Amino acid sequence: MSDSAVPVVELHDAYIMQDVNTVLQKITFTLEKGEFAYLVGRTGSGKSSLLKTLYADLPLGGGVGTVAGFPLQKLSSGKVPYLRRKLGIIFQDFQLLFDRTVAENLIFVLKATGWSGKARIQNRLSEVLMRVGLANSASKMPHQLSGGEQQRVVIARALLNEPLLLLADEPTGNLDPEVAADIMRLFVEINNAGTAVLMATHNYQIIRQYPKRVLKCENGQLIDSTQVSFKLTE
Ligand SMILES: Nc1ncnc2c1ncn2[C@@H]1O[C@H](COP(=O)(O)OP(=O)(O)OP(=O)(O)O)[C@@H](O)[C@H]1O
Repeated sequence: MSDSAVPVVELHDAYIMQDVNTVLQKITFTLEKGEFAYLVGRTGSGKSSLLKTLYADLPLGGGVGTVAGFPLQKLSSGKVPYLRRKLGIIFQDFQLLFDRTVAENLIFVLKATGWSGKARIQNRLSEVLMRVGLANSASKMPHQLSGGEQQRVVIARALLNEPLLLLADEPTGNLDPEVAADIMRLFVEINNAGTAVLMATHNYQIIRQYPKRVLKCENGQLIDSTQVSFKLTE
């Protein structure tokens, strides 16, 4: 099988755990290269725990899982940074460093992930800022940007290493509806360019506006809109 045919995420009978507590059990799903899926479910149903398991912040409790070619059930801590370099991770609370400029925020990540050479770094910086529509904001401090612009910087940061997969946890959570729709359009653009996206959200308006595959955490299970039809309610 060629690399491009290998799914980005493959879970089989996987257990998602918080300590000794099982959050989701026997979940099986595949996310193909370049696919987009929403992850929904009530508060506390396990969306964040599932995303954390996919980026190896939580250990896989049982079953088998592969993300970007890395087997989760036998991932040593030394391999975790290599897995994370294949992923773009976006949280609801922006987690920008507020004591430095947009450019410095991005350069910090580039250097931490092994980039060197002033010109290479500068080029990559310009590329990602252009991509998220912030070409003129490199020298601004985060507090000089709106919430939506800050979220764009977070997305630019997640794109630095050309991830195979974007994992986003409530990326539109704190934004007003128009700004949320702008951010969603940006995700769609990124996805159209070939990056797979798994996006946890409570924003059903966005899902109705941009209908795509939906995975729902419910009663400890994961249900998949491509296999079972269900209503978009919490
Ligand atoms: N750090 C933690 N330690 C122990 N239990 C946790 C921790 N974080 C979450 N949990 C528990 O795990 C379960 C799943 O929580 P999780 O945060 O994955 O849900 P969620 O669907 O993402 O919720 P929300 O929509 O509110 O973000 C809940 O019962 C929660 O209380």
